[in-house]
Amino acid sequence: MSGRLWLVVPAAGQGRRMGADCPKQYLSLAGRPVLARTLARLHEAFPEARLCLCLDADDGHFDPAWVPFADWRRAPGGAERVDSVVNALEAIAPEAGEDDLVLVHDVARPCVTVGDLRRLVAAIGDDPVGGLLAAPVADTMKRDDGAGRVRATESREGLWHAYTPQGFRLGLLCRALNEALARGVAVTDEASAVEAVGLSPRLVGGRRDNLKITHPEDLALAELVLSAQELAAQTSSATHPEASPHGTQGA
Ligand SMILES: Nc1ccn([C@@H]2O[C@H](COP(=O)(O)OP(=O)(O)OP(=O)(O)O)[C@@H](O)[C@H]2O)c(=O)n1
Ligand SMILES: C[C@](O)(CO)[C@H](O)COP(=O)(O)O
Repeated sequence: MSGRLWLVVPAAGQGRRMGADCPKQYLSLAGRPVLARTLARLHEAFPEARLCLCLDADDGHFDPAWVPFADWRRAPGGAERVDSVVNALEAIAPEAGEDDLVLVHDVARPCVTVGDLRRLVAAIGDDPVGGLLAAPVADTMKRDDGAGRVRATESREGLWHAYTPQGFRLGLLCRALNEALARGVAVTDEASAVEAVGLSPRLVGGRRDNLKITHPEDLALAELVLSAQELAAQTSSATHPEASPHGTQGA
């Protein structure tokens, strides 16, 4: 992989769907804030990466002690997630090169594994477009009629859940975001902006436990996921002593 690796972590959301008394990235997850856990996973995978953390200008919860990276900076959050990401890219642009790889990862996804993170970079590191962690849809998909009833069953053939990180070269990502936003494209993730300029990001199969903490029940689910991942890592290191606790494939 040519160029440097940058991590952009949008963490300026308010967590409205969570309905907690603080933004969800500051809720306790197995004894540590969600934000601290997410940054710890990213640091375990990429300790030398440079981090840009998008934080709400009025964020009264953030503690720099939760950032394990030596080289990090913050950028102001924007009205929407995409605006926070644009602010982060503007913040790193003076120090970064057009060819540097930028991984954008939701702070609300603390269960992403080191194995998936490293496989994503291995898969897209030399890809001319870039790509994202994703998983094929396994449930039947229904479209509603607007009144709480089924209007149609949609084919799930070729449908994927888009996760994060999503990784693209800085120059391409900046151009795609600027063009997509100028055209009024609904940019819900970085890949949608890249698609809007006619390119096809690579889908990199990832673990389905890379959940985004969004609704109240997701916090307990994330705790269970982390426990299961820890148990699997301990079992793996017991049977394969050379395996590191979290660096093993898929864990
Ligand atoms: N203006 C925003 C909105 C969201 N995010 C971040 O983007 C990620 C995904 O967004 P989402 O899950 O929607 O988080 P919230 O916007 O906080 O949730 P809600 O929509 O329920 O308020 C989160 O890590 C969130 O912190 C951000 O940095 N800036
Ligand atoms: C970026 C993302 O996590 C990919 O699935 C998702 O689009 C974020 O959506 P949200 O409504 O901003 O949480």
